[in-house]
Amino acid sequence: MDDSMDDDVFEATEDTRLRVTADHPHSNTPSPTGYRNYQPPAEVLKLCQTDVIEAVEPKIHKTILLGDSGVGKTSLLVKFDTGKFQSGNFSATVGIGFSTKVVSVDQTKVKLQIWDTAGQERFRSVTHAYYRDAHALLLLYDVTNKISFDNIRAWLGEIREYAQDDVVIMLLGNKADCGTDRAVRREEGERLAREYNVAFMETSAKSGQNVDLAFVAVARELKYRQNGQKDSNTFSVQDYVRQQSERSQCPPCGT
Ligand SMILES: Nc1nc2c(ncn2[C@@H]2O[C@H](COP(=O)(O)OP(=O)(O)OP(=O)(O)O)[C@@H](O)[C@H]2O)c(=O)[nH]1
Repeated sequence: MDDSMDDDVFEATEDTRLRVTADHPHSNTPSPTGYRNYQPPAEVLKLCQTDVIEAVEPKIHKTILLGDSGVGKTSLLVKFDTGKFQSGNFSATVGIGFSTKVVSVDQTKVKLQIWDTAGQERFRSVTHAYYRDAHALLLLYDVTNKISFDNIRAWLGEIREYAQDDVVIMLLGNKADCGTDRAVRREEGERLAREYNVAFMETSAKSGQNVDLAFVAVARELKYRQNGQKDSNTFSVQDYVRQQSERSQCPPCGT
């Protein structure tokens, strides 16, 4: 896995400052300074309170990247996280790691905890354990690798077995930049997605095509679900993805 993710993988999930302020908001216990009724200056307290609000408020949405080894899961996440694409030697992910990103959706913050899994078969039993509490799954195949596309049905079978019924699923045909090496047509991806009633788009971690859109669309769907609008007609991730992809493909009218 890419080195740039190492810090995130071992990121502390609990803010110790938060624990201290929440347990003892105005306690009379001696402070480390030795003053019994010590109170931090008002501006410091204010800063801590802002910290508490920000740390508590956004719900964390667990999002997992899945798909065969080499389809570009790590590359997609690194591109989204850092804006960079590292070509060259492919080193397969070992185990699992995560990165946290906050996405703005209509002025609200949606916090995604994005897990990058190892695609290799030998790690499958490890990654299954993570499906259960996932809110969203980004399922990738490689448009230059027909086998990775054929395996999508098996992946969807595993998802049905191990994930929650209402998990948000997005199918991504990655490496869309590889024009001449393409082995899976866009229409095939669209057809499969329609069959399983999941959102679909083609992406490229190399060129950046649709990388932000994939995560933003998932964040949008999760936000609407969190607000209890799941069954209303206000938002459909499939329609949103279709509209946004069409907008990015069409040249401006009249040109
Ligand atoms: N041309 C092109 N190459 C890509 C793209 N995404 C990934 N690659 C390359 O494909 C190879 C595999 O990418 P990874 O991101 O490591 O694949 P992975 O799915 O994380 O693989 P595992 O960790 O084994 O599950 C690397 O050499 C990447 O540089 C893309 O969009 N376009």
